[in-house]
Amino acid sequence: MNPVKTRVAIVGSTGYGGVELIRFLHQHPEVEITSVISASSSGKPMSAQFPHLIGVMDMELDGVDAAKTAQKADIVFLATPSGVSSKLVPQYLEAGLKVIDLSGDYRIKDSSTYEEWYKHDAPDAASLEEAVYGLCELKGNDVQGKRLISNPGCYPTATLLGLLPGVEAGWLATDSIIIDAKSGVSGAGRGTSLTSHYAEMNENFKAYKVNKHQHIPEIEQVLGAAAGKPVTVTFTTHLVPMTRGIMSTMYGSTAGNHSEEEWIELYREYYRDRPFVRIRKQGQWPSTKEVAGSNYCDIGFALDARTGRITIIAVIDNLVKGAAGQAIQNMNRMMGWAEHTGLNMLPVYP
Ligand SMILES: NC(=O)C1=CN([C@@H]2O[C@H](COP(=O)(O)OP(=O)(O)OC[C@H]3O[C@@H](n4cnc5c(N)ncnc54)[C@H](OP(=O)(O)O)[C@@H]3O)[C@@H](O)[C@H]2O)C=CC1
Ligand SMILES: CC(=O)N[C@@H](CCC(=O)OP(=O)(O)O)C(=O)O
Repeated sequence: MNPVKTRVAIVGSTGYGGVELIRFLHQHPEVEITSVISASSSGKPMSAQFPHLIGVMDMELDGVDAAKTAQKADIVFLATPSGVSSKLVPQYLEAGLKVIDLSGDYRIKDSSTYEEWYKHDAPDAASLEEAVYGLCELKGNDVQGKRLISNPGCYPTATLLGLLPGVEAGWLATDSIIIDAKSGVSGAGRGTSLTSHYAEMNENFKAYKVNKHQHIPEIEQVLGAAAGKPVTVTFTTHLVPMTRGIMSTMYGSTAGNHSEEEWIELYREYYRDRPFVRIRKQGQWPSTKEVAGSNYCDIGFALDARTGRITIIAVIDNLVKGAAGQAIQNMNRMMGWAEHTGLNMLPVYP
């Protein structure tokens, strides 16, 4: 272990992504949290808003000031909304910090596509070009030594981990992929809205942003690069009355005549030596509780010989592998530390 710890700061530490970063970074052997930052509550102790942190994280919230943060920290995580991150990133880079951004701002490489789906201005061209898309298990993804990492979206993480090996191998036809994705309510953040209102959400199950979700271009961008040609997908998101978890159920026509055992072997090989992707045995499909609180993505399969289609089911915890956990995995890889450092938390079960 490094006797001198790397200093980290978190902007948006009062949100769900930020407070999940604190849960993991607090026990990470290589780092020390030196600043928790809030635009709306600076000067107040962190534990005033989060009683579960009393005695653990009583430090006062700092304001948003890149020059001051640079005196206290080496790396800054931005757990801020899209549109906010793109304003902050250039300031933190300019101040000399390494930046890991959890928002969608730097994921889409084409600015006009970003503006079409996110409905606000794209980030400045220089930082957009510098940003590396941090889906950790993507082949050839090298973030070591980089200054700016764009952490993937929660739905794209589960979906891409479920589709990439099949698409890259050419075993999955890319013209008819359907993704049916479900998320727990923490995916919408800590802010209150009618959508997350208890009476609207409890004992309810609803689709939203059908064909309009901002994660569609992110998924298509990565799949298109893997396939070597443009890929379009049908993507439907649903809100489930649970706190954490994403299940992405994907359907595609198969190309070639591979058995279910061969599909499982293809995925095992693709993710060999990757600590956080677990491929289920034949006939075993993962559930969200089996990864809750952990950085795992679990994937199961069902091949239907009758229809020639495969069903691929991937689950993650949206706040961990879908946000804070993957951001820390990216920090580990950026810094040249073992990628599982500080992330060996078991799922919370039951
Ligand atoms: N929740 C999830 O499962 C996932 C979230 N993400 C992304 O991570 C980011 C954070 O999400 P999440 O934690 O859920 O959202 P929350 O709404 O829970 O938190 C967002 C935080 O951003 C801070 N913030 C808002 N405006 C500003 C501003 N102008 N300057 C500085 N800080 C600001 C707020 O803190 P304060 O008012 O104290 O400054 C707030 O605590 C988002 O971009 C989201 O899309 C990505 C993957 C999964
Ligand atoms: C349940 C829920 O509302 N989820 C959010 C996920 C948002 C998110 O994580 O946003 P980015 O990944 O784009 O930053 C949504 O569907 O918009």
